[in-house]
Amino acid sequence: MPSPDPNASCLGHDMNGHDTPAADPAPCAEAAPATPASVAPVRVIAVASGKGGVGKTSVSVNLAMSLVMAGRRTLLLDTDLGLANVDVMLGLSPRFTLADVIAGRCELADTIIEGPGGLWVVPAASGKRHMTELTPAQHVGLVHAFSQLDLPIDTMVVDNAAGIADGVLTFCQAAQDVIIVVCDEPASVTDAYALVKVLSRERGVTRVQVLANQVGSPQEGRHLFEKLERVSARFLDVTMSYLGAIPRDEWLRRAVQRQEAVVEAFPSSPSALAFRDVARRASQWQVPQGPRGHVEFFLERLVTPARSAA
Ligand SMILES: Nc1ncnc2c1ncn2[C@@H]1O[C@H](COP(=O)(O)OP(=O)(O)OP(=O)(O)O)[C@@H](O)[C@H]1O
Repeated sequence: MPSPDPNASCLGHDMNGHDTPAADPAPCAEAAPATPASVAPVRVIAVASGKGGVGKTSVSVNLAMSLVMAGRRTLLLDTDLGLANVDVMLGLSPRFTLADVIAGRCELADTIIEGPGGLWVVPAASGKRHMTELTPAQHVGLVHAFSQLDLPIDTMVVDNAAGIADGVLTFCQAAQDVIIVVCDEPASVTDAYALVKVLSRERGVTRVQVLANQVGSPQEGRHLFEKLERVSARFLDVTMSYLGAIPRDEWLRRAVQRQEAVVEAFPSSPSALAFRDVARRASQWQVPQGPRGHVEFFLERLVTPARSAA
């Protein structure tokens, strides 16, 4: 059973019941002024896992919401084109989805809905089998469609489908950073390794961040990372960094049932604190400086500064 008063930190108390200064809004809203999107490149973070059910969508939703709470103008893109669930997790009712864009029924901009706290969401389509069978060209087309979006965002979080299908690889390749979510199950570690292997060997991805989810202790998270890192260092040309761990948390399950992000519903729960820490670290990653020579989200915005400097 979760301990009582998970919202305490927003109300001036921390998880242990200690008073926190009322004037200090952290950790509910960290101050991080965003730069104008017209000149700043968009940071794109892809979240993937290999194995399904490890908590990828929970991570995407809560990372995106934490970034919004920290002042980032954030778009959450659901690319799980067969079993979408970002909208369900946030209690949203989309009128259009990516399926309508692909079918030519609407523009990409028409699918964008405003979620909690001003988070923008592009929903996918659930239960549409043909959506999982897009051609590689259609995946690349989707990536490029985002370059045309006139939306003042500085960060985009991409929730991927499970597995190592072409779409997952393309969306990860097109992002500047890839977060691999793992949990303490042999199949999760094996499938995460398989995903990193194809990303590295077939798509030229050279670095990934590893986030351990549903851990029983911080040591468990670190241990999981080391397992994955050891075998990757031997066989792959990829730099793996440890992003941290999200504890197994009953409050997160409750938030899922309420169709809310745990960082909003229960901001001082253990998982919410961990998500905000991950978002704080992700905000400090180096901003990409220019195109890297292959398909990527927001290529236009990335090349704009170079053009105007010429
Ligand atoms: N840290 C956590 N603590 C407790 N429960 C969690 C945690 N992370 C995820 N879960 C639970 O695990 C289940 C699966 O999570 P989620 O849907 O985010 O996984 P997924 O990897 O996106 O799954 P899929 O591959 O099916 O899309 C959810 O019911 C969620 O409540």
